[in-house]
Amino acid sequence: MIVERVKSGIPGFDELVNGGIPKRNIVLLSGGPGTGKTIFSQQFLYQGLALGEPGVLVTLEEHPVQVRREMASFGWDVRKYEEEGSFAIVDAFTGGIGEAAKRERYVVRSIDDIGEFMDVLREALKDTKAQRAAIDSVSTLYLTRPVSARNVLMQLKRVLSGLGVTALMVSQVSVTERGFGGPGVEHASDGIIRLDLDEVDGELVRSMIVWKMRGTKHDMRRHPFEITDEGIRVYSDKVVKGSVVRYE
Ligand SMILES: Nc1ncnc2c1ncn2[C@@H]1O[C@H](COP(=O)(O)OP(=O)(O)OP(=O)(O)O)[C@@H](O)[C@H]1O
Repeated sequence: MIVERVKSGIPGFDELVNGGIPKRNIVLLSGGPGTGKTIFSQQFLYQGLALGEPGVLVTLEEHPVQVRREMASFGWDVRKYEEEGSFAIVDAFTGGIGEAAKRERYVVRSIDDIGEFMDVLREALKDTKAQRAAIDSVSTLYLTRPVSARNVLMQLKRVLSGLGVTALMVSQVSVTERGFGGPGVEHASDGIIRLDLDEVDGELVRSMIVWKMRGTKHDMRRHPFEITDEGIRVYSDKVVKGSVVRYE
């Protein structure tokens, strides 16, 4: 059977997943602070827009105004797509408080009300006819109630993959944590991409590994990547072994 795939458009990444993320997969994008999760998910959405695939970004940790500014700093100006209706930001950050929040079209007033969250998300996905989505971060949704993590992820999965959307769930882990965000979400997700930042000889080195990806074979090695003014570039032809980057 031919696997329908979504091309991330992130240079070097699609090679790691045999050409793209299988359609409708809900993928955990996991990593410690500053590892590049937000930039990866924004780039994934913007590349989709450039390919004519609408998208929705749910922001729980940053103001929507800040998100647009940050994306524009990489040359990913989403305003045009918002105006034509193929891109939407769901504001789950401001709680509807403040002047800028009043101008947002999709606002979640309380993230403790998961029913409201799903309703606003569903509306944005339907309005844009989204094919891609990113939730940044899904951890924020269950921070105060870790026991409901799996339930929240399963509800998200039903809404997103029910509408044919391929999605990245940003999952925050602490610097020393080996896992990806807890057993509930790790097993419920269709894929796990782990981003890392390690100090090697006094220098921070970025690397990523695809830990799991349902529906496809995938690369099993750790690869270095860079963040530049153009976003993320993955070096699929280089591997990190121990703490050393090797050229193949
Ligand atoms: N233009 C740029 N060039 C190079 N590196 C950059 C650039 N802009 C941001 N960065 C790097 O990206 C990092 C932030 O990445 P990002 O916000 O995606 O991290 P994150 O994994 O989402 O972190 P957190 O979980 O703390 O929000 C910065 O700490 C910086 O190292």
